[in-house]
Amino acid sequence: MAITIVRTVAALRSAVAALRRGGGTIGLVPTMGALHDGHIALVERGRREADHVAASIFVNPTQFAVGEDLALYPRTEAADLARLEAAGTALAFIPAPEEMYPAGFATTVSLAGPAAAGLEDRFRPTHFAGVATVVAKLFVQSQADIAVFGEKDYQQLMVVTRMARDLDLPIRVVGAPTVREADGLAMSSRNRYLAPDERAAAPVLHRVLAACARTIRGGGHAGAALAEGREAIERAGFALDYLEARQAESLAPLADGTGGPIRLLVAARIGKTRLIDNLGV
Ligand SMILES: Nc1ncnc2c1ncn2[C@@H]1O[C@H](COP(=O)(O)OP(=O)(O)OP(=O)(O)O)[C@@H](O)[C@H]1O
Ligand SMILES: CC(C)(CO)[C@@H](O)C(=O)[O-]
Ligand code: BAL
Repeated sequence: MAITIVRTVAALRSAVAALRRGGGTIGLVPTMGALHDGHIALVERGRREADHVAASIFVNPTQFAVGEDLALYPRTEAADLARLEAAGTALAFIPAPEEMYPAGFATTVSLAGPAAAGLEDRFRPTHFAGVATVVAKLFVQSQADIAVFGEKDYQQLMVVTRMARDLDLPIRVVGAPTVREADGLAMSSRNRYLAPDERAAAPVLHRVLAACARTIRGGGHAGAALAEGREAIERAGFALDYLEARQAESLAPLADGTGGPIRLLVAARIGKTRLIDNLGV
């Protein structure tokens, strides 16, 4: 079926109501566009979890700090719509910034807890308030039953899950596994910024995560594995923001916790590009 494109909250609401009249549940896939196979995997997951999928494309200005890549962020609407339609997306919501943030807009949703875990928030201190605010709006606007987010942005997934629970939003947040290139690099819209030599260096992030996970799983010393991993990432030409092992659900440092599953998280910069990745142990 042809995809329906809506650009206002009112049009989104009536399109969702029409889908519901036909019966069935709605799955939301929030994106910033420049879609790749990782996003399409979220749509496919949404189709398995709900009867209809609505995807949003919105490069949300409030989650970018001054000096970040808001203006540069790739915008590829026609290609995105073709991919969404081919994947069976029922509805694309593509609001203008003024639709999401009309004059006088004054409310922010911000979190303590995972948002204050000392990972992304340390390097992008205003980022998660922008994400939580826009995602809360998208949840309320779409009235979806479920929403699918990628594990690639693992701290974001934890923040959004917490936010929905804390605000009693009637939506189930689903996390989907990271889709990777053949050499292990996590797919990301920002990979297109990489120069050829940077692209060749980039799989080191996943290689290091996998090596650290193997060591920790085998009972080896996490601190030593991470120290070695940090050196390997820097030797490959990256400036490291962090490589950390955290408790998978709370994102608390391991020393403060009671054990349980571990998640390894990394963020590093090469040239003009900042990449993030993570892996469960
Ligand atoms: N490789 C991937 N595998 C699975 N999900 C992904 C992947 N990349 C992004 N996503 C998910 O897609 C959703 C939209 O993300 P976004 O549009 O920011 O894409 P992105 O490629 O991560 O872009 P960016 O480079 O800005 O991080 C998020 O839930 C994100 O976690
Ligand atoms: C969830 C999101 C669409 C909110 O703007 C964004 O942070 C993203 O693309 O991951
Ligand atoms: N994928 C998270 C969106 C951002 O980096 O702003």
